[in-house]
Amino acid sequence: MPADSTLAAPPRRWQLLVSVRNLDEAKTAAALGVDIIDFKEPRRGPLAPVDAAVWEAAAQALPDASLSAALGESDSALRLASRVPATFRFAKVGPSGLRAASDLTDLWSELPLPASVELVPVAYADADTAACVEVEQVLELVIAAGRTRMLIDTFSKDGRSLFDHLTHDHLVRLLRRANAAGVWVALAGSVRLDQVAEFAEQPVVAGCWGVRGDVCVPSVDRVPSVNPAERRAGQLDADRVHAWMQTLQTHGN
Ligand SMILES: O=C[C@H](O)COP(=O)(O)O
Repeated sequence: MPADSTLAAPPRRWQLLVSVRNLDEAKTAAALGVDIIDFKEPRRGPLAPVDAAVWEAAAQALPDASLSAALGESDSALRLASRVPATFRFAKVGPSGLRAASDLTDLWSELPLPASVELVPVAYADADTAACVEVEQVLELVIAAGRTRMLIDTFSKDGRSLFDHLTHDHLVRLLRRANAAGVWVALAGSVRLDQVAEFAEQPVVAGCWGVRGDVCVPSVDRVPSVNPAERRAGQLDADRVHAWMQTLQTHGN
């Protein structure tokens, strides 16, 4: 249970979560003022964890940053949760393979996270592919459990984005329900900056946007790709992060 529910109060602007693979990328994100720096290894899956040694190094090097750890799905999350440094603010866990609501809520309550680290349950917009509970139901379970945060992502990183799985109307309904219940929702899933700007016209507030692919450049062929799902295994690009921050400042008020 979150110790401080005031943390979930609606922010004045949309926050930005950037997923990073290593300490160098984390330092770049911190220097740019990214709100939440999330460690994950995009080459191993949608929410795959980095080595615990990277968490430790980040906790030492970036004591003032809001740090987050992707724990993967149920198996890896149960194995790794106790190793998340107590100074991390968040840990994300995926629901894949869990079709029963009780299996998902059991997972959340069984994770041996340090008491100071807030769990951010993940819902997959492509729940069928992930063989798991649908987004609406995850939100209702979050509310019923008295939790105050969740992240909506995509399980498949195949070129399709969040918006290929959920319409604007669908997302607006979800966010209204979340806002009314005091739940902070982060939206992610191969999202591009132009899609964020377009969604910003909707009369609803998301707590945060989460991104990896669209703030990266390919590390091998150096040929720019418009597909964030292909770029997510590349390197973090400071100019792309800066562009996201500027857009969120413009649209998030
Ligand atoms: O938590 C958010 C994810 O890291 C987003 O990653 P993505 O933009 O590559 O789908």
